Amino acid sequence: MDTTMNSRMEPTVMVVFGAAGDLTWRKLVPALYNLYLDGRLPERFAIVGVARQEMDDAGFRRKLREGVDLHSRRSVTDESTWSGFADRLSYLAGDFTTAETGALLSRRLEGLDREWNGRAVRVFYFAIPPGLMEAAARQLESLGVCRDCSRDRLVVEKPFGRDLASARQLNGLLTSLFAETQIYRIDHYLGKETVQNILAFRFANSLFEPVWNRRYIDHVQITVAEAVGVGKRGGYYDTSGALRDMVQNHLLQILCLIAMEPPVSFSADEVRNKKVDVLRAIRPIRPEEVHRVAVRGQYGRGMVACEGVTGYREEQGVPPDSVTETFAALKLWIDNWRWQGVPFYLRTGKRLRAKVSEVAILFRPAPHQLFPSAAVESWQPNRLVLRIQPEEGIASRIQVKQPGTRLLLGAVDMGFRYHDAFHAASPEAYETLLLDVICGDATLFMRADQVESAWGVISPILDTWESVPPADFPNYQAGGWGPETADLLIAKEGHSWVQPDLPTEEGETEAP
Ligand SMILES: NC(=O)C1=CN([C@@H]2O[C@H](COP(=O)(O)OP(=O)(O)OC[C@H]3O[C@@H](n4cnc5c(N)ncnc54)[C@H](OP(=O)(O)O)[C@@H]3O)[C@@H](O)[C@H]2O)C=CC1
Ligand SMILES: O=C1O[C@H](COP(=O)(O)O)[C@@H](O)[C@H](O)[C@H]1O
Repeated sequence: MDTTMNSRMEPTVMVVFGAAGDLTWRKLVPALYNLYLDGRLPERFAIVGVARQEMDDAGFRRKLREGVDLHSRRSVTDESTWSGFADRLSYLAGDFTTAETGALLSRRLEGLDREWNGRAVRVFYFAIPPGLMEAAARQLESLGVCRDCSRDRLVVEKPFGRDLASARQLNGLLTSLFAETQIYRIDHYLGKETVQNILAFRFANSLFEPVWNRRYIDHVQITVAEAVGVGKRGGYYDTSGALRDMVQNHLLQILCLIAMEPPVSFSADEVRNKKVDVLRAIRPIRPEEVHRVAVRGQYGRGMVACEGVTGYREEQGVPPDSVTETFAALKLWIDNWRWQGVPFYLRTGKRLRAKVSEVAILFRPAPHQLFPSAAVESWQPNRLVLRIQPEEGIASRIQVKQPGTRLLLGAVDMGFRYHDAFHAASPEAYETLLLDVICGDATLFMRADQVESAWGVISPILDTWESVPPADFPNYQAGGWGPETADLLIAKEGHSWVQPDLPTEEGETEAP
């Protein structure tokens, strides 16, 4: 632990709109606390929380301390360290859309500048319900507190719009009020260590890049499975569904990292340009094709981790006849030189067998089979699995000769786990991303055109699903791998899902 604050970093104030909410409590403040423990925050750093709930500074600190105790990867071990952090937290009770709260906030920011003898970097974090983003942006602009393009930033949480039209409208408003370089659209998957490692894996090793194309890769599978249900977020989730909540952002971003061309450098715009190229190359889905390339599901009751759980329609805030999908699987084609003819399968869902996110790259067979057919009875394709969470790591499956006097091939795995290789805990995604905002690095954030292109990919599916309600919901049992139709989707090309290896209690992996 190194709580020496960084004296070379610019003085910074982070204003959190929506500071009494779940995100601030569960993710943002625990992440900032961990940055503090690592000595990664500026020496002069303050957090100003804004929300309508009546609370004083002490109440705000108590609430956030509880959040840190419950959700931080490192707990509070000594009170003086916590106080050193908590002294930087203050609260402003009020509706941020009113002139009164705006004036109080402006005064507080000016006060900090005076105290610190200079204009601080200002980060405005919109941790507010999606419907309030536009009002918050207008208010921020009218206060005139976010006009220095090089020092003032705003962070916009997901969901960024609810379809292409609303995302365009929000982008239009934000870019009319602020410079694009000030806007940080967050997708927390991009802050995950192992998601970032996809780029390191692909572009820092000469071993894999030569085979990373249609000549050697047969197909790609991206799985982001969750064991949890919608919990207390049923009200929000029911207006969203798996396609908007997970595919439009997290899964398509992972796909971009797997499929993008090498950027010239690791600068924000170089990386983002290459990712946008991928989204633009995804073959548009015609409405009449939707049923062939996309599958939806909703969980019914079942067992997860040996416990009985309710179905989606019984969750808090969910209507009993809801037709919102909690599972989505897609088949996408990327129409470019590298990926022509290689299907990309994506699937995500709640209340699946386990929480696990991974990318499986399945390779084509060797061009000439020289072994007798008896030797290759149990042949399996070469594959590479990039495990994002949990037990982050990489495993490749290769064929070897089985020991013995007969020539018989068998598949074995070679791999590494982050934990075994580095013996260090990874930072949470929000730690990485908040530090990047403080430092003004937008590489891991979404640009306007990325967000819109991603909405463009899923729009035909959203439209078709909305116009034709499903007749068979709920169509998968909690605790499985989703509806049978997801297996059929991929079986049409002669493929089957690679079911992730699951950790057992002893830390060994269990066959799926
Ligand atoms: N929670 C999560 O895990 C995740 C959340 N997000 C996104 O983050 C954002 C926030 O989510 P979450 O924290 O869960 O939402 P909550 O509903 O828990 O919190 C919203 C906050 O906004 C405040 N607020 C609402 N209206 C105003 C207003 N006019 N003036 C001042 N404050 C206001 C509320 O406090 P009060 O009523 O006291 O004003 C509350 O503190 C959403 O966009 C969500 O989609 C994204 C990913 C994950
Ligand atoms: O953005 C979201 O992500 C979480 C899953 O994130 P993870 O880091 O736990 O994998 C998901 O539960 C939530 O519905 C969604 O809004």
